[in-house]
Amino acid sequence: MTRIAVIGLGSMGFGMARQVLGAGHVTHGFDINPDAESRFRDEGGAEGALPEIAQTLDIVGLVVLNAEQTETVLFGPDGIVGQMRKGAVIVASATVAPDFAREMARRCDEAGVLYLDAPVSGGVVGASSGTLSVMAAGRAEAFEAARPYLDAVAKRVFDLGAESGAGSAMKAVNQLLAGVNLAVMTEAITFGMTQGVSPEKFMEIIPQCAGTSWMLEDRVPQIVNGDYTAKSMINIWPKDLGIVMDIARSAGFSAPITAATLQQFLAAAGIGLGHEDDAALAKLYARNVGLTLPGEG
Ligand SMILES: NC(=O)C1=CN([C@@H]2O[C@H](COP(=O)(O)OP(=O)(O)OC[C@H]3O[C@@H](n4cnc5c(N)ncnc54)[C@H](O)[C@@H]3O)[C@@H](O)[C@H]2O)C=CC1
Ligand SMILES: O=C(O)C(=O)[C@@H](O)CO
Repeated sequence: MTRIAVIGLGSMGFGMARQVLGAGHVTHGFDINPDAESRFRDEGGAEGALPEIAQTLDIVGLVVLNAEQTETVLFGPDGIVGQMRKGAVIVASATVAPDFAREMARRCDEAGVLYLDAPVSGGVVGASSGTLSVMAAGRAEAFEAARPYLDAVAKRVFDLGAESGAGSAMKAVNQLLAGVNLAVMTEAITFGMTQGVSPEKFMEIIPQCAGTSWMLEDRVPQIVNGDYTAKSMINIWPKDLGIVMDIARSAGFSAPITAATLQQFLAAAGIGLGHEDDAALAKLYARNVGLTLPGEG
């Protein structure tokens, strides 16, 4: 039986951990938020504190928010890498810069622990149904060791080669598209309101037309229902589009549409929307022109 820990039981990690548990593996769930940990144990998650069980683990799935949290979990004062057995694998799924992924892989390698650079796409719906797309890169042994976990969380695993960083580069390409599509959806839905097109009509008609996108269809219901409980926070986007802009700059690549999108997310975070669902970007547009969105006022 494979012994797996999922670290980071937030919007994505909780659903992924449930899928791993549902696939029949001994599954531990860890988070700095004790409520998330006890919720997972209530669902059948295995008992045991991390330092005591680290040596028993075959796979650690890492679904924290960013590079800083990833590094803390792996190499911080209680870093897990130093406690794992040789040949066990880290599957690192936070969206991070390619250089950072390469560096984590190198340090894991030095410690004799395998590392898979494995960012994910498919949103909370994909995480909670085991249908994520994983953009993975790492040594063949890392893919092989990670297989039971990948089978549980993903519908598709794309093998981007032996060198970590290639998965994160692919994810940056996806985030450019996802961020721009999301922002332009909020621009279009609020523009429509100024022309007498209700959010309900937008949701009914645009998904059947050429202007649709996965992000549009996934996020429009939040606006129509006026429910901005975070499944993917506004605050994720300055991070992700910041990664895109940083690596574009170092490639001498001009990305004007991404740059404008990043400014919109920064402005939304600046007016206090950072912890709301990213569909709340519509509120920025609405406030600028005095529109009332569903569920407001
Ligand atoms: N939310 C989404 O739709 C998607 C998110 N992503 C990416 O996946 C990653 C996770 O995203 P979310 O789940 O939305 O973020 P989140 O903020 O909801 O979850 C992160 C979790 O990690 C926990 N955490 C932080 N530091 C920790 C530590 N030292 N030890 C244990 N737990 C710790 C937090 O308490 C939190 O529960 C991010 O990199 C994000 O960019 C990728 C695809 C979709
Ligand atoms: O699923 C993805 O890909 C995403 O990054 C979004 O859902 C935003 O976090």
